[in-house]
Amino acid sequence: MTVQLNASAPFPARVVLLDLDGTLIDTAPDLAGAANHVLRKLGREPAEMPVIRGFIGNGVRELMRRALSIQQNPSESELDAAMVDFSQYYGAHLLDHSQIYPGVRDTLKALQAQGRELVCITNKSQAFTLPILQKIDLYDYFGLVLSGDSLPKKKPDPLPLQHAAAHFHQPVSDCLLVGDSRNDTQAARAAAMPVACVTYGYNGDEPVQALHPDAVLDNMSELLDILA
Ligand SMILES: O=C(O)COP(=O)(O)O
Ligand SMILES: [Mg+2]
Repeated sequence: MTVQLNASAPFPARVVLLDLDGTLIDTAPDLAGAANHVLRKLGREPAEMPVIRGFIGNGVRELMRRALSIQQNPSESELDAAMVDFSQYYGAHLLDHSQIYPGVRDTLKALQAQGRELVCITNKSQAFTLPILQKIDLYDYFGLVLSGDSLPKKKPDPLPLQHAAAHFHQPVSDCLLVGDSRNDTQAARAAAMPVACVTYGYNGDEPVQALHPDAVLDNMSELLDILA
């Protein structure tokens, strides 16, 4: 259990922003299930789980585009058609095999008890984000949920982070983003918001240490050790 700090802790973090896929919930198995459903329907070979996991982070449309591109780059109309099938299947199988990561629920509970505001900030579409958070019983912890299509721009743009800080009338320096990938650290740096990365999520083959976050967490519960 290591917590490596690149910046001065503890963080005030009146508002804690948490990424969803790869940070709160291991959603890769069901995202892969939906992408492979589409590939099979098109008569193609399904992709291996680690391959699909590497496609997560820029929204479900980019995931499907990358999965189709294994064989051939799809046209936008081919991708539109694939997304109809993807959305139908994924919407019916959101949590068949996805699991909340260890330490997440208890940590959210503790953060809430400390009076901090919690925001879920994801590039996932709202149509999937809200039912997932509700079904897994995490929705009520969040005072604000920002999905990939909630605002005109998504991560790595700083807009959702700035929006969340403004929503709770806090300076970005009194917020902390917890994420798992380059989109999270890039958005945080662009917003001048401190950022912690979990080591267990979806950052391709690159260790999150290479992203130079302000803290590195092996388990979400370690977050409690670095907050003022
Ligand atoms: O790519 C996605 O759909 C979502 O990814 P995120 O929750 O890690 O932002
Ligand atoms: Mg993520």
